Amino acid sequence: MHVHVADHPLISHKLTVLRDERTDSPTFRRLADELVTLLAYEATRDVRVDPVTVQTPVAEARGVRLSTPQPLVVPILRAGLGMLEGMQRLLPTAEVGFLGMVRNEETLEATTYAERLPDDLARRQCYVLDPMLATGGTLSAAIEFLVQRGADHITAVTLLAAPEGIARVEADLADIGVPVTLVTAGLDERLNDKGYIVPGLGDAGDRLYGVVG
Ligand SMILES: O=P(O)(O)OC[C@H]1O[C@H](OP(=O)(O)OP(=O)(O)O)[C@H](O)[C@@H]1O
Ligand SMILES: O=c1cc[nH]c(=O)[nH]1
Ligand SMILES: [Mg+2]
Repeated sequence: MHVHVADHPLISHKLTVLRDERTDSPTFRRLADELVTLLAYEATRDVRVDPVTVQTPVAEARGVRLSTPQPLVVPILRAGLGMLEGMQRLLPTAEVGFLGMVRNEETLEATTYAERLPDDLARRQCYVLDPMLATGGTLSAAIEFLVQRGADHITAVTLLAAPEGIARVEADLADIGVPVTLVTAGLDERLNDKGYIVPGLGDAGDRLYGVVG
């Protein structure tokens, strides 16, 4: 997996405010949205385009346009939903599919509780959105699912990642056979004994949408 850690003072600034436990939910949602738009610029560096020619008022100009089929953006519910609008701002014509996944906080195993994706993802570039890559169980399972459906190019966009999670995804996907890139705003130190990213930002879903039982 190719890992790109964003290195930009605006991203670092916004990430620092996001981490702060005093940051309230509306501000957290706005910052997550802004961060994703900044990350989307890097994440779409490999987006597929076709050559086209347009007529300007002066002459013909050669350019490009997004290839068909359009990329598929896949937010992983719940927390990934907080990244969707930020991504759509740069990729407004992308289709959107949904994966609902939750991590058991005792076993740290991820399960899928909802799926709304095209049946056939052949030749599709997929952008997976999830703010947190912790143990990596969720992201691994999501990518395996998309590749089984035919996706041939995967970019995961996260706000934070832990080294243990990156290592797990790399091991799980060693034979996946499609290019996988991770673009993240921050690479943190480690996981704690509850599987939370340290220093992290806490529970991203709860900070975006509130605590559910
Ligand atoms: O790398 P992992 O160890 O699998 O953990 C990361 C996952 O945990 C969080 O989701 P959570 O299960 O809390 O669901 P939520 O988005 O509904 O809050 C987060 O948004 C990731 O999906
Ligand atoms: O630190 C973490 C780990 C998993 N999920 C979160 O929301 N935060
Ligand atoms: Mg959560």
